[in-house]
Amino acid sequence: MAQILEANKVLEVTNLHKAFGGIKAVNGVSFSVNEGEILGIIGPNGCGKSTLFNCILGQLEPSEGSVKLDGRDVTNLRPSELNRRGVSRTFQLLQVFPELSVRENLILAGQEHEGSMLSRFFGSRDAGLSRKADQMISFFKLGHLIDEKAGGLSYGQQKLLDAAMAFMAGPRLVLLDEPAGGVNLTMLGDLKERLRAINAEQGATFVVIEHNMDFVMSLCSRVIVLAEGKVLAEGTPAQVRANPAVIEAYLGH
Ligand SMILES: Nc1ncnc2c1ncn2[C@@H]1O[C@H](COP(=O)(O)OP(=O)(O)OP(=O)(O)O)[C@@H](O)[C@H]1O
Repeated sequence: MAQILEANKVLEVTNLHKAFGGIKAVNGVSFSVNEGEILGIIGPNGCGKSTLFNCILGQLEPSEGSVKLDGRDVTNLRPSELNRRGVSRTFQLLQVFPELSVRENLILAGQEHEGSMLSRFFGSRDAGLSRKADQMISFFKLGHLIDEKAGGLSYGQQKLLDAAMAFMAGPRLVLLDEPAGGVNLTMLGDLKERLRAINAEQGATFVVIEHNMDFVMSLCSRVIVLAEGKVLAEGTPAQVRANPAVIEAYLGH
């Protein structure tokens, strides 16, 4: 008899709420993300995407609801603690240090992920971070830029570096906040291809907030649409594109 195995849920968000005064930025959002999945979260400006991310990542305290990682409650854990449990993120605004080289940025990101205050005060003992940085440089095809200062790179190259930095700790779950924002078409192709490859090769699970519809629809296997703090629709990119409520609330604009 065929057995139906339930997919392993890496992230489970249940009935999450967050209000700012009278504004219900996130208003009862529930969803889960399966291991190895690339989930997209889209929605019009102000629909609550960033607030949702920040509640999941311990940067904001939800007023109600829970967040589970691998079945364990992690609601309100600090970002550094989530980091230690294999959760990584990128930000809408670049987090690279312009005066440091590509390699130094990656090593520093590795130290941050390890939460090593000692390494900040006394310098890195390395702990394999150089080797890991070189692997990331090779994987993200940044070899020709290894010693360049990050501030001298094109915006798209800095976005690639930013993404590479999020993978320094070999995370289990990565939340990507508008990875395609401001990136030109050629670099977009590179970024998408690298994200797909790292998902396939390392089995990392992704949640992606993105405004670029083509990017999100071609990268993600499943998409959630938020509107006014609530889940309006959920499905494959094709299902979401064809959903009249989505067209009305978002795509039709
Ligand atoms: N710190 C805050 N204080 C007050 N209101 C806030 C705060 N952060 C967000 N909001 C409000 O909450 C709602 C959701 O904002 P949020 O930034 O989460 O939306 P978003 O979908 O990420 O928007 P965008 O696509 O423009 O980045 C908006 O009405 C916003 O003005």
